[in-house]
Amino acid sequence: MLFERPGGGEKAILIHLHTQEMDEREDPQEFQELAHSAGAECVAFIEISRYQPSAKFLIGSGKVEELHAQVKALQAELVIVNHTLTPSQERNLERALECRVIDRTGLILDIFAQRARTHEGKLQVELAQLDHMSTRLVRGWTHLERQKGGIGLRGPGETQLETDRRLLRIRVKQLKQKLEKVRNQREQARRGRQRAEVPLISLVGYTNAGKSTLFNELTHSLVLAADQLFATLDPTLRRLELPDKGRVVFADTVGFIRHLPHKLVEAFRATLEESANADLLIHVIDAHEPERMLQIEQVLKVLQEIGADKIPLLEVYNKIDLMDDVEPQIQRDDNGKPQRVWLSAQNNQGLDLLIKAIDELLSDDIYTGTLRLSPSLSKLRARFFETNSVQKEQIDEQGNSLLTIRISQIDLSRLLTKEHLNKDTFLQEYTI
Ligand SMILES: Nc1nc2c(ncn2[C@@H]2O[C@H](COP(=O)(O)OP(=O)(O)OP(=O)(O)O)[C@@H](O)[C@H]2O)c(=O)[nH]1
Repeated sequence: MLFERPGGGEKAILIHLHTQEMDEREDPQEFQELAHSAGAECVAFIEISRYQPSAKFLIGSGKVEELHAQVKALQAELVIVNHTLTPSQERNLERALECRVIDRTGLILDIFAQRARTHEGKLQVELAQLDHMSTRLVRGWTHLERQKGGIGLRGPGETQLETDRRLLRIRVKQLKQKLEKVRNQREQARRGRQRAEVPLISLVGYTNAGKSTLFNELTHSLVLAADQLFATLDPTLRRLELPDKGRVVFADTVGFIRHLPHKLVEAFRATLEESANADLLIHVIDAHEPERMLQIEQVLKVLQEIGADKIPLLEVYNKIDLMDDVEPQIQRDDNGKPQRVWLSAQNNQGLDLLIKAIDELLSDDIYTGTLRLSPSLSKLRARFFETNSVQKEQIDEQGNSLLTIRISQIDLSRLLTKEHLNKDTFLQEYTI
């Protein structure tokens, strides 16, 4: 889909540095895609090799002079550096090059600012932008350029308050309060969903794997699916009826990316926490991508960090239309459980198989049984009632509650802590 370039395509020179010291963390190819995604018109891509980064400019002063000449010759408005710059490196470069300079964090924040769709996402981005800006306030260009807008200057943070640290602190406080409120509302909505026993299925995956495309196809919703990184920043929820399981909620989440600047991990985390509450994760993988193993690893690492690694997971190998001799199919594990579905979201091939696999996994996942809870476990008893999973209750002569429950395995494991399981005198389990 053609996407209107924000900012009218500022002329940008991209700098990627190779050094002996820094490991080759950032990928030059991905960097160009990110810059393109932000709306930059790349007039030069320069790779510089250096033994170690310079404290003053990151790159050597000789290179800075060459770069200055190029900025003039190409009439570049912006230089984007594919690394994290200290505030003083950024300032020194701006003075020497006589144009704006932003680093990788600034670039990614700009993309986030353009893509945030929900209220919460916008608040998160603004907070991260203000944080990034707070160390970079003393700048000649700030005031003037901000009125024009441009990469690194857009988004909710572009009011006049950047010149005043005191106002900045007040704004940060306000934003944190607003975020808290929005999070509470979301938490309530989540509880409501749990009470109504609607399973949540969360699509996760590396950026550009095709989550939004799959989400659109699955839900016929109008979620943006564009050939750009981060087409989604906020989890977006849609309802869908599955043939067997009935009503479920699908969540599309933000794409993961390698080496996300540290400051942004927090902003990301909140949007991803939704995934930690899912009953099933669909891990969308670009089957045609040579680096897919690295991408899978990265996604699994993030899932572990947000405590979502125990949730049942179904892999979707997407984009099989780009591969030879691969047919839509379900791959199963030794127990016959669906493990991986090969499909093409774009060509709508194999979606029926995915729906079948989801249906199977969700239906398989129900625990039915009777638990005996001693009176000291009244809190746990109340939680079962809250989640609407109690089918019958009897009280025995000792005052224990005999609860017949029907609940998903994942919710059951969430409710039962290690302590409950260890004290088997408090809890006995009878399978019906
Ligand atoms: N050939 C092919 N392209 C696909 C398929 N599914 C998605 N794409 C393309 O892949 C690109 C990325 O798709 P998105 O759905 O935006 O990916 P995403 O995972 O949501 O991306 P982020 O929002 O960055 O996380 C788009 O250009 C899609 O058209 C597919 O099955 N086959």
